[in-house]
Amino acid sequence: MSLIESICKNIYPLDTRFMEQAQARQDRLIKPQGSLGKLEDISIQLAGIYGSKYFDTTKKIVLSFACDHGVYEEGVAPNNQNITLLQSMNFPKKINGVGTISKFVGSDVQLIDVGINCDEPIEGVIDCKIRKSTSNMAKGPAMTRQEAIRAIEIGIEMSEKYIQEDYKVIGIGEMGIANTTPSAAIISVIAGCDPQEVTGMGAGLKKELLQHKAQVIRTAIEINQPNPTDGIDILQKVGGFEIGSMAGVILGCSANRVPVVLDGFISYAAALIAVNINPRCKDYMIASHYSAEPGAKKALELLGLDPFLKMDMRLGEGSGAALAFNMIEAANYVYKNMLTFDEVDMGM
Ligand SMILES: Cc1cc2ncn([C@H]3O[C@H](COP(=O)(O)O)[C@@H](O)[C@H]3O)c2cc1C
Ligand SMILES: O=C(O)c1cccnc1
Repeated sequence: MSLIESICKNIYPLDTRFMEQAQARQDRLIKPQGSLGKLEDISIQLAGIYGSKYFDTTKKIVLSFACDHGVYEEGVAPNNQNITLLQSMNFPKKINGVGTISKFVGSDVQLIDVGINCDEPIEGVIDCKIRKSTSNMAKGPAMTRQEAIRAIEIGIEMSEKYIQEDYKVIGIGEMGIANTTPSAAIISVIAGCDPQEVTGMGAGLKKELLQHKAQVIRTAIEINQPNPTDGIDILQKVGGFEIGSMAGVILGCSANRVPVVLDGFISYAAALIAVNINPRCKDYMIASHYSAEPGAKKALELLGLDPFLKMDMRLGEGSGAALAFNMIEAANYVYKNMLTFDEVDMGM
């Protein structure tokens, strides 16, 4: 049995007994029932994921995956491709967006190279390079099926490595110039909509070039004909290595009953691939923020997720996931420490 198959066999529904217990506790806390809104929902989801009434959410990490994209040569991204490498070197120093937010919230960040255009390993970055850059999806498949499977396996392996190190909450992130293009392609294929509907400016593409970006995605889909019901096929034909690995982390976390926190647009595409492979993993996802990319709406609708932060962020790297760690910890802290009507005489 393959790693993906065996992981999928271990993804079970949430534990409703503990969710009921958490709900009952929430209903006894000294507040009007339901008044803590999504803070309540998160605590109940966590109880179902961990399968216990109380849990610890302090040890957290963002796993980010970096690689380059062959489709860059079509002029779909406004920045130089070597920003993937240069910004990857900044991750271990925690001087970038996800790094500073992680410092603020007290989380770790680990970058994993799954296909950066460079020959030397990068200090502080785990080397799992599949190959330097995907192929240009506008001319043929972005990768082979074997590479797509490997990308997902790397994500599963990384999630399990950090879960063994006792991390209790895992966020996903990425770094890869041009990766909003394969992300939009994946969303378009799964939604069955025209790429135009889900194509945005990414890291600052000029408005005049949006039509071109959508046309490149349209061509890639026409040439490759990805099967909308086969997540691995979609990933292979119009995806990216980092997107596959992020999907792998989602599957790995789900099988190990650990919450996985989504980030922005690219993570939604990864989530759609993961759900396509095993729909049960949706229960283990926590959507952090609502990406400012226009395709975010469609992707979130498909996922049936409603992020609790709306910050107009469109950075990626795992920055929104890191920011949301604070909210998840707050949800847990309040759930655990607030007193109940049995403990305080409120005359009610
Ligand atoms: C300096 C810099 C830092 C970044 N950090 C994340 N991204 C984000 O932008 C890229 C996707 O946008 P597009 O598809 O338009 O290239 C990804 O690397 C994503 O992580 C960055 C982009 C830049 C330029
Ligand atoms: O939503 C995101 O995470 C995003 C959007 C644009 C570019 N990079 C990331």
